[in-house]
Amino acid sequence: MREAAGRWAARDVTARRTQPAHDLSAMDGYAIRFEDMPGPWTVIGESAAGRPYAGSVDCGQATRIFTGAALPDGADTVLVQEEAARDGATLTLAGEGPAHQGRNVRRRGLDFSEGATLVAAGQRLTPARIAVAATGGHATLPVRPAVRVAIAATGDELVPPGSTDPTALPESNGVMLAAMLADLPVEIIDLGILPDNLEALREAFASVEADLLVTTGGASVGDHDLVQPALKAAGGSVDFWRIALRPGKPMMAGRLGDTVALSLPGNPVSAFVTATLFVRPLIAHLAGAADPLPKPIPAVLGEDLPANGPRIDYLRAAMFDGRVHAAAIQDSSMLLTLARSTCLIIRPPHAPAAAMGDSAEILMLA
Ligand SMILES: Nc1nc2c(c(=O)[nH]1)N[C@H]1C(S)=C(S)[C@@H](COP(=O)(O)OP(=O)(O)OC[C@H]3O[C@@H](n4cnc5c(N)ncnc54)[C@H](O)[C@@H]3O)O[C@H]1N2
Ligand code: MOO
Repeated sequence: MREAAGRWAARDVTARRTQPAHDLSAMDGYAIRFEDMPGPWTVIGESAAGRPYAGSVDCGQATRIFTGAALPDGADTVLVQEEAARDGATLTLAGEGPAHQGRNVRRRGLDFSEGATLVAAGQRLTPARIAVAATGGHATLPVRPAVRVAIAATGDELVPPGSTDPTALPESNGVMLAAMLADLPVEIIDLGILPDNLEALREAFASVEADLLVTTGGASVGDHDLVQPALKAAGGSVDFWRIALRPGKPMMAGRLGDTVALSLPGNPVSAFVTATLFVRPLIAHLAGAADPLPKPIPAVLGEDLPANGPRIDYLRAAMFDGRVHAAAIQDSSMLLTLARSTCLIIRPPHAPAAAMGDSAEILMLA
């Protein structure tokens, strides 16, 4: 169960027991019969959590009881100790007492009954769902295997992080993607930096053993954009290339044997947005999610926005003072702008100009 966090239930998880299994006290006090109100009572024993009272409570009798303890047979109500006075075995009311029968009692089955669906197939195994499954009598949870994701950066200009060489560019998409998938059930296969060379790319792709191959860079139309030709040369095929999305237009999806190939643009912000919209949902789908897509939520615009063109646009923005504020420059190379953003404002294709105070859909960023 400790390895189930963040995965998705592969089957329905049903309760193997009823919770609570008995009527339990919700408070520290005395178990009584409500019809005996307003007392007095004779205290005949004690019921503690894990150590129930063996006998039963008759007319005029009470037991000491503690939170989580089973209500003795015959008792139906708990008088809290703050409203009780005790003198030896004699108990008297020292306050208003319980207002109704069953007060301060958690009835058997209050939370759930045996056979109830605790987690439905395809639901995320959140902390609370893991806990409810444990309470329901489970020690393991059904999940799919981790998704094997091979990640490759492409580009002759790239060097591993750490370099300040003015003739090179630190490779950042690999660490960004790994961080974006850190909360998902993945096994990452790091293919590092691949050169802008058809044969080198073909060879690297042909030997990939993964459920998903994610590349960045080399996705567009330049002479050195070789990911698509290399995928085909390796025996793969293209499902779609270029989409009406900004940033992220040159994204490609294809197949290589049993591996799904997603070729993301090299611009870091384009890679981020396409990973948000395609890579993460696809991994969630492969991991068994019933509902893998990101969930836009409404927000109030902090500034006017111009009309949008034909591509759906995801504007880097920050949420403060209860409103969303788009960054002034929306260039898909600008990582510091992305790093300062807390959400993306979604501008549908051909959206008309929007005014400050209008509502817009956003995606919150983790
Ligand atoms: N004539 C056209 N040119 C371009 C078009 C187009 O439609 N016609 N599309 C533009 C769009 S939109 C994008 S986005 C870019 C992305 O194209 P590529 O996927 O081929 O990306 P690259 O050229 O390889 O790289 C773009 C940019 O990003 C830097 N980069 C690449 N990989 C990394 C990495 N792993 N870490 C950090 N930075 C990276 C790279 O150095 C470039 O500066 O194409 C437009 N061009
Ligand atoms: O769509 Mo590109 O992704 O403009 O940056």
